[in-house]
Amino acid sequence: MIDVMLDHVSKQFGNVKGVADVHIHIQPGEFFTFLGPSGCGKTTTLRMIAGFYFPSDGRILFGNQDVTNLPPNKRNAGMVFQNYALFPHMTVFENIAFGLQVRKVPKRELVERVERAQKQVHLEGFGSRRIDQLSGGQQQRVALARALVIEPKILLLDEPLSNLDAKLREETRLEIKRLQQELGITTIYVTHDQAEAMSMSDRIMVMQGGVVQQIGVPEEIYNRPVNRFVASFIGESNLWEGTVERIDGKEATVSIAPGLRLTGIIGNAAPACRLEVGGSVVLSVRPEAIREAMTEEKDGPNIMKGTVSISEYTGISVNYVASVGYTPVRAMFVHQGHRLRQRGEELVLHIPKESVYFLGGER
Ligand SMILES: Nc1ncnc2c1ncn2[C@@H]1O[C@H](COP(=O)(O)OP(=O)(O)OP(=O)(O)O)[C@@H](O)[C@H]1O
Repeated sequence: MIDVMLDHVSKQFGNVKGVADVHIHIQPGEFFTFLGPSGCGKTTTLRMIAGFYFPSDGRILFGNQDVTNLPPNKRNAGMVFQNYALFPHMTVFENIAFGLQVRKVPKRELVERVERAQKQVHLEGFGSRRIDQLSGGQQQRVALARALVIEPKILLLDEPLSNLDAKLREETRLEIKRLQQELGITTIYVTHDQAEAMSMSDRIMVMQGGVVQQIGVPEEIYNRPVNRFVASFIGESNLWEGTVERIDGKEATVSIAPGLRLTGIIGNAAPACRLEVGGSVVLSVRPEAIREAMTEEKDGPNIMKGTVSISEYTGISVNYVASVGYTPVRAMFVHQGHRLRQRGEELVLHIPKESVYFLGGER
């Protein structure tokens, strides 16, 4: 197991900024994910780790070894590409064996290693099949076996599930996680799918516009987003702009609209958020944190009367958009026994103080 260090790495493509000043230390055996929308710089960062791009600035280290200027075949990193990049006219066995042949591994050892890799990805008995005779999911597993057969120190995966349908994607997600844990291999995973990132990763790096926004464990990224971008990109969030009206001991009250104010705990503020009376701030509240008010608590702080404008029953939950004055509030209830409201009906909501999160007003 080996650690990977990106030491203030940047990549410039002519005038275009690919990524700027990425500084991360990925731990041995860690499952680390680069997450962000299209064009945010995640593939560029991965390609620099693989050796397909060289950084314009900064260093890349695998353990103590500086690999910044090494070509891909000298880095001992296995890579799975989004489109798998398999050789369609060759068999499964030949595809998996390719990296070993290049490395001139003796025949007997080669056969043993290819068979072991086939077993790891549950493709025993598929050795003589041609790639174009396989399903998308099976091709994905060949690509994974081909990366693993060289016994890499690091596994790099670039959106490996994006060509699979929803059900297969979920199965393969579990499969990759199982393999990674079994082999204990340091893994770097690129995706734009936040659910995938949340469920698989030890830590996530969220990127936008070539710049790292936040690095943290999934719970941290979800519950303590550092800015508006992270709060809206990961899961759903109500984001309201307001003005700090009062600061009272451990609590701050923010006015969002005439007659609509919310109180939250000051400790629930992003590091860059300065709370001062009269200052502007963005509040983030997750829909699932909002409750229906009890009949006896129809009035009081953080309790608001809304009128349902959208009501969706999904089987698992009931999702609402309710208008509180002119402010739309998204709420999600998963508990049994909730009486479904239709459009136009009244719904009294309670936003617990603990679930109000303060983000900097400037973002
Ligand atoms: N070879 C290149 N030449 C010029 N610009 C590039 C090149 N590769 C990437 N870029 C630019 O660098 C930025 C980051 O691109 P990158 O491919 O890393 O994004 P991404 O987050 O992986 O997006 P996607 O999910 O669409 O692959 C983009 O603005 C992109 O246009």
